[in-house]
Amino acid sequence: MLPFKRAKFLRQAFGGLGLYERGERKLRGVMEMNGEKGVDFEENSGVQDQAITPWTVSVASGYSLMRDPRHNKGAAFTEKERNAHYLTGLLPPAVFSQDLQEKRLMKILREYEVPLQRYMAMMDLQERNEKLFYKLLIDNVEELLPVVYTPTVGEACQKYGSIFRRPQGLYISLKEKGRILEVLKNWPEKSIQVIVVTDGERILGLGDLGCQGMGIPVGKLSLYTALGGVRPSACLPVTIDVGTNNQKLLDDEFYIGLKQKRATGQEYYELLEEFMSAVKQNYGEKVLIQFEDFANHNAFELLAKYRTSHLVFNDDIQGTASVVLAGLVAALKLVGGTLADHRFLFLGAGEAGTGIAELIALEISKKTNTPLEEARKKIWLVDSKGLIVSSRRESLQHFKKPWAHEHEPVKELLAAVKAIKPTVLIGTSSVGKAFTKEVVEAMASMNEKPLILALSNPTSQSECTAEEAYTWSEGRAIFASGSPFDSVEYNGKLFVPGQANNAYIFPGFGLGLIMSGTIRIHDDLLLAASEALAAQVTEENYAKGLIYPPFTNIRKISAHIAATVAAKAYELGLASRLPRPTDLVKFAEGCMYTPVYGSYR
Ligand SMILES: NC(=O)C1=CN([C@@H]2O[C@H](COP(=O)(O)OP(=O)(O)OC[C@H]3O[C@@H](n4cnc5c(N)ncnc54)[C@H](OP(=O)(O)O)[C@@H]3O)[C@@H](O)[C@H]2O)C=CC1
Ligand SMILES: CC(=O)C(=O)O
Ligand SMILES: [Mg+2]
Repeated sequence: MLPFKRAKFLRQAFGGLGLYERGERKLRGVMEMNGEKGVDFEENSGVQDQAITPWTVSVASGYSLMRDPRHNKGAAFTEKERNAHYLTGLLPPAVFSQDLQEKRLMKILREYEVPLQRYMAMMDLQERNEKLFYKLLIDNVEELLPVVYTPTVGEACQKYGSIFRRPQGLYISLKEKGRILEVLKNWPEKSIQVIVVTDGERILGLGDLGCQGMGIPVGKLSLYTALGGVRPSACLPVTIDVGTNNQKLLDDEFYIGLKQKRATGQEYYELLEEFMSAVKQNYGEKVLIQFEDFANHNAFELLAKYRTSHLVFNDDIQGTASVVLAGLVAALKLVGGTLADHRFLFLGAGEAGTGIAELIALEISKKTNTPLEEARKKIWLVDSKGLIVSSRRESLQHFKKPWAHEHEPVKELLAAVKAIKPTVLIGTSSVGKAFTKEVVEAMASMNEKPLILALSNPTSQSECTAEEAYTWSEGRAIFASGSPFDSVEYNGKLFVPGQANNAYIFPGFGLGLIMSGTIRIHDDLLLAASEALAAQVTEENYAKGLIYPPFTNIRKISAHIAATVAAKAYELGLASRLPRPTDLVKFAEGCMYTPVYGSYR
């Protein structure tokens, strides 16, 4: 790398432009500097929050340029670029367009029969040629989402120690206590806008995977970029390693994390506190911290503790709630009535279950002008000990207490379905196959169109499959699941299941927060995101029984979610980026990163 200063040029190019203007103008392309040749180290687009510091800009050429994933174009370097940047001879003679590179890679990916091989090929690509990775992901989102995200990312985390190649993300372990700020400074990017952090204790529905949970922040952040248009260099995946209670991992010689039981209590909270303070100190007030896949005994407490001091968001509690509420609101078109006319039963009363329940209750309460406590009475939850009822109140975890309604104890889900007579059944239990034939049949016997959401991930943990839901309900169920299922043919009719996954929400939600400079998250922002997502379901989608729009349109959907969330943030006085752009959808679209190669002169 040859560092050199470009202060004069950059001042000419950017001088005097406010941040807001810069977002709208969408800077991209090549920079030519007084006859010097150099690669544009400014990523093309994405929301930028901080001023560019010209004297840190450096230029790579030749071999190191090809080894730099952010700027490598591989076979797409033109003859001129190869000559100008000392690449001649380092590449085979053929010059490929980005489209041809994409075609070639998709062909190779499709030849792999094992999903994990596709995952590894995608991770290799991300490490080799970032723009091509995002182009593949954006152009083939329905096909590749299950590869870089659920279900395959679950298997990848389980086997992370064995498939581990180049490390991704930042690892902060108990060993770094007292010097987390120093560790953050080791990360090469300085202008971070989103951090997804896990401690690996509840990875999807697969339990404690310790340090190997890193696959989740990495995967979620690739969706922030591909689906929400947040530039890759602004994304920081973090895994906090406080040990693991997974004996299999502790006994595994290839385990990549600390080989000790999980730290708890004060030791745990002190490390998290140091991390949260260091993040704020290093990246400022407006960096978005997304908690992901923490176990519920920490998740609720961390959210409550930091929601007033940091821009924090728990995806499993809040993002999931927002996506499910959107699906329910959309489903009303198919099943009729208002939300308040329905009765909801959950299997699973943890982060996802109680998070969704609370947002549904809030929406009902707002729409019907009834107290929240009244609205909650329409919602029932079953945990591993049975229906949550008032006689269990004393022994319940705090997040379950609001759901302890008057009812006699009920042990089993089937009995609960028969007793509560729900119109909507939601699975957030991580227990695969928990929606048995009897349960689905009971739902179908009570409802013309039973609404069944099997949200647990990955596919192995789904409460039922799409095929089971449609067959056992004789084709009457409206079904969506956390991990994707193929379409099902039943009685000569094709049923297309939807995917109820927080991936619909967090990328657009995050973009909305970043582009408006929102400083704190309010529940109304989650409701706004739900509303925006529900509004994106078209008549054509409804005709297929879908309650979510297809992921193919996700960037457009994310721009709408971002705009609606930002509008609400401005309305609530939570947005700090002024003046407010007039057309927020256009502004959101203009802020989005696109993986187009720049031309290097
Ligand atoms: N589709 C999506 O977008 C999302 C899906 N999820 C999925 O939801 C699942 C749950 O996540 P989360 O809520 O965070 O996990 P939690 O651990 O917080 O909650 C799990 C809940 O399931 C209950 N449960 C466990 N076993 C049984 C059983 N045999 N019968 C009845 N209830 C049982 C637990 O009961 P108890 O409290 O008694 O232990 C607990 O209430 C995961 O699989 C996750 O992947 C999560 C977030 C988003
Ligand atoms: C989707 C997700 O966040 C989960 O399953 O945990
Ligand atoms: Mg999660």
